[in-house]
Amino acid sequence: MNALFPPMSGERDRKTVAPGAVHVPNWLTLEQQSWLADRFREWTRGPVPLRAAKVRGHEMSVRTVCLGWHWQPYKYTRDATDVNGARVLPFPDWMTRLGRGALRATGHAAADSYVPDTALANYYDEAARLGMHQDKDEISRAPVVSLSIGDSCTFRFGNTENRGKPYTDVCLGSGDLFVFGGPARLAYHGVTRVHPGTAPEGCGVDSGRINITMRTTGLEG
Ligand SMILES: O=C(O)CCC(=O)C(=O)O
Ligand SMILES: [Fe+2]
Repeated sequence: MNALFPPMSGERDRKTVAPGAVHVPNWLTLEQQSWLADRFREWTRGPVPLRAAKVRGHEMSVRTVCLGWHWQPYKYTRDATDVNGARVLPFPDWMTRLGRGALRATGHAAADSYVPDTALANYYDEAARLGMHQDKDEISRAPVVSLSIGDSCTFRFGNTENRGKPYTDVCLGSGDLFVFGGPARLAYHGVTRVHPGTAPEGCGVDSGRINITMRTTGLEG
């Protein structure tokens, strides 16, 4: 790339990992990252605390706090009935705007009519992993928008058939955007490892990794 003509904002190197799945490195500025990290810490103060969801009796190593709708394995509820029964915080308007911007940046259609209504905010310490899974507890098949802050990780993005190959390993760094929709919406994906000590100065996270995914549940009420 010619150093005189770096990419202008909005056209930074974006990479299509699979049809419908796009990675945009450094989409968020450091200031935006640290602001989001502050919001994340606010959300963890309640009314529903950060918790490790239990899947078939086993606690996940990733800990999650939700907005809009509370995700528990296989369903969404308004109240965190598997934690303390409290209603989750509302889904903020600024996050809808952020989600629409993310769809525009990744060339997804109908960005301006995107209406995400839940966000899962995950925290990974250096030992946390997330097994290969599909995001399919939503009725809607609108795209999933994912934002990462803090330590980088190896994100494995696979196929829609099974947990195995073919898949692509992507390094998701602080500030990166990843969107999957359309033919990639039900692709299996997971986090195989977090890379300690890689969070950039000023991102608002000293150690570990925050990941925020927004989705449209398709639920009413
Ligand atoms: O942490 C990530 O990058 C992915 C999170 C994820 O797949 C999920 O929350 O369903
Ligand atoms: Fe997921």
